[in-house]
Parts: sequence; C-alpha cells; structure tokens
Amino acid sequence: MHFGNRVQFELYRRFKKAKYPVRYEELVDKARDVLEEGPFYYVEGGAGAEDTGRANRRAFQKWQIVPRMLRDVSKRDFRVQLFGQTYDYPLLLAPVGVQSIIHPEGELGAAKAAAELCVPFVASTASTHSLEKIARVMGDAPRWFQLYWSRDQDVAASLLERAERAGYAAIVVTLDTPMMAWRENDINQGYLPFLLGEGIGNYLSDPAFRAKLSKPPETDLEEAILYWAQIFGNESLTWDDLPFLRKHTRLPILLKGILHPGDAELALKHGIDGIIVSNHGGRQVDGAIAVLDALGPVVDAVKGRIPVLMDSGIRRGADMIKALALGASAVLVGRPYVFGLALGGQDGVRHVVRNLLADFNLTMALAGFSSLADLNRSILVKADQLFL
Ligand SMILES: Cc1cc2nc3c(=O)[nH]c(=O)nc-3n(C[C@H](O)[C@H](O)[C@H](O)COP(=O)(O)O)c2cc1C
Ligand SMILES: CCCCCCC(=O)C(=O)O
Repeated sequence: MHFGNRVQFELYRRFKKAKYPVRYEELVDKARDVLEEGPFYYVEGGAGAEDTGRANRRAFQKWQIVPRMLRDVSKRDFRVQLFGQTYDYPLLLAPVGVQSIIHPEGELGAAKAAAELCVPFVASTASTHSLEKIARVMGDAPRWFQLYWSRDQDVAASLLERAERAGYAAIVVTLDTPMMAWRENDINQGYLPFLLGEGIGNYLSDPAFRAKLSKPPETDLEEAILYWAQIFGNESLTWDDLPFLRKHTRLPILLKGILHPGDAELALKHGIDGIIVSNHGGRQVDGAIAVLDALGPVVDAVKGRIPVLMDSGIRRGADMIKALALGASAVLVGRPYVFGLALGGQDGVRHVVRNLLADFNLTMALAGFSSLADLNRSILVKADQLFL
C-alpha cells in the first residue's frame, strides 16, 4: 500500500461522508453510543484508578520527533522481518478476547480485516470463535496465537498443538494475566463476559478440555464455565516451567507482559524468541510503569539478540515512530481496532487500521524517514530537554 498525495486526497473525499470518525477520541465516543455499558467499559477501562492507562499516553508525549528535510522520501519501504517472515508494516493487531461482546462478527471480522491489509492478527485464547475458525477465514494471511497458560497442562498443551496445526506462525504467551486484575468499572457493573459463556470458544472446542467435563458443554454450559474459571490461569508458574512450552510447540515463542530488564535477561537465558513489552493496556497492575518508559531499558538488556515488540497506548502514526525509535521491532494495537469493530465489524476494523498505517506512512515521510532503518534514539528528544 502506497500513501501519497493522491491517496490522501481520495481519503479526504471519502471521509466527507464517512460513517466512522478519524480521530481516536471520537471513535471511543461513538463506540460508547452504540455499545451497552458493560461491554463498553470492559474494553475501554483499566485496572484500579487507571493511572497506568494515562501514564502510557503521557509517556508518548514526553518524546518529540526531530524531522529531517531534503532526504528524498519518494520511495518508502517499511517492511519488517520477524521470525523469518516479512510483513509490510511493523504493526500487528494485539490479542483481544471476547470480541463477540462488541460486534456479532467478533474476532472473525477483525481477523478478516487484518487479512485484507496483510497485518498479522494475534488471536487470543479468550476468543469467542475457535482458533481453527479464525484461521479458516484468514486463508494464508499471517496470524499468531496468544496463549493463556492454563492451570490444566493438558489444555495448555492442546492449545499449543492446535495453533501449530492451524497455521499460526508464532506463539505469544501472556504472563501478566494469570488472573483478572481489580477492574473497578467491571466490578461496579457486575460485568464479566466469561461468566455468560463469552470468550471460551477455544475451550469448548478443545478435546482436552471436553475430556475433563462430565457432560458435553452443549448440554451443560454451566459446568464448562465453572471448569474454565478453575483452570483459566496459573499463578504458580515460574521461569523453570518454560521448557513445557518448548516441548509442545516448534513455533517461535514470545513472552508478552515483560516490563523489567531483569525479566528480559531471564527470557533470553531461557531461550525465548521474542518479547512484547506491555502492561496489558493498563488493565492489570495499576501504578505500573508506562510501557514507553519500560521499553528502552528492556531493549538495552536484549542488545538486539531477539525482537522486542511493544503495545499499550499506540493511537497514532507518531506513537509508532517513537516506539520504533526507542528500539521496538514492531508494535501492536488493541482498543482502537476493537472500537472500529464496534462501529462496523470488519469494515470498521479495516477503516481504523488503514488510517493508522496511512498516518504512520505520511508522518514517516514528512519527518524524512523512508525506512525503519532510519529510526533510532537520535531522532527523538525528551520534551523537557534543551535541543542542540
Ligand atoms: C477488551 C480487551 C481484551 C483483551 N484481551 C486480551 C487477551 O485475551 N490476551 C492478551 O494477551 N491481551 C489481551 N488484551 C490486551 C491487549 O493484547 C493489549 O496488550 C492492549 O490492549 C494494548 O493496549 P491498547 O489497547 O492501549 O492498544 C486485551 C485488551 C482489551 C482492551
Ligand atoms: C479471567 C481473565 C480473562 C482475561 C482475558 C481477557 C483479557 O486479557 C482482558 O484484558 O480482558
């Protein structure tokens, strides 16, 4: 996809009568109008006082890009190589569970939009639709699978094996959510979609999970939900458990939720293939460090030995540039595409992701950068530092 004046003018013409807002903040407002309170606040909200959610955004504002001029940016190539595969842009759709509470298409709509744009889709363990069904609607398009490492090791092993069989190219193991955080909105609303049977599609279709039930979940959903609640996470896991993952998959393994450089070193020591610096979009540890502040120290610890990705708070092209300049190989985006889904299913997700790519492409060009290799810390200044 090439973005230049011609494409941009076309965008302006179309957006005159577009049904989706361009600005993230307006997207959230419109999603609030169309969603019921429970699902809206489940997606939009964070843990505790939501200080970390706000800190994520503030951390982006602390850095400023210093554009360069007269650098022939007419030919731009923002391809990135990750685990032997080449992607057009350093952007992935973050794993987001229970998308059926947002739109009837759920993950299938988001996955199809990702496939259309060739943006890798990270399917969540907590998806409403099974990982096989998501894979089917994506054809050959790139996809990764996110694992919630169940207390039931048979289920964890089965999910890993199913993902490999269904053509997923990497496994993202989320470490920061062995249990749900203190989420005040959801507690106030008494809203937890899983207890309504949402977001457990991967378990209901899993032979290892089904084998533990006394009756098929089609005849007794309540038993299945109760068993899911018992085995969803495992807070007793340690670094010594990581060989289990290797035993059950040949795919590259990334750890999601790393924030401390010491944990990045441990990941390397244990032969992990990649890291996603993330605080789960401020949804788990309220008061945790902003992701952009955590990124630099993790990148320094890793020293280029494995890819370091990041998410939490990416809203615009300039945010992507700052994260990449601070050493991320690629970034993931969560809530923006979910609000796109709320407004228009697949079409809404396509709109949001395409805009983010267009914004990134144009901002890169205007700042004088025609490839990802142009990005490093020297292109940024801290907002409170004297320049030159
Ligand atoms: C509604 C919702 C559900 C999520 N579900 C998952 C999940 O199933 N697995 C996971 O690893 N992360 C999950 N996340 C976290 C995202 O993968 C990602 O870390 C976060 O949304 C990034 O922040 P952003 O929303 O500010 O872009 C979820 C986030 C949201 C908003
Ligand atoms: C019982 C916890 C399930 C959480 C799965 C979805 C998720 O990650 C989120 O942030 O919400």
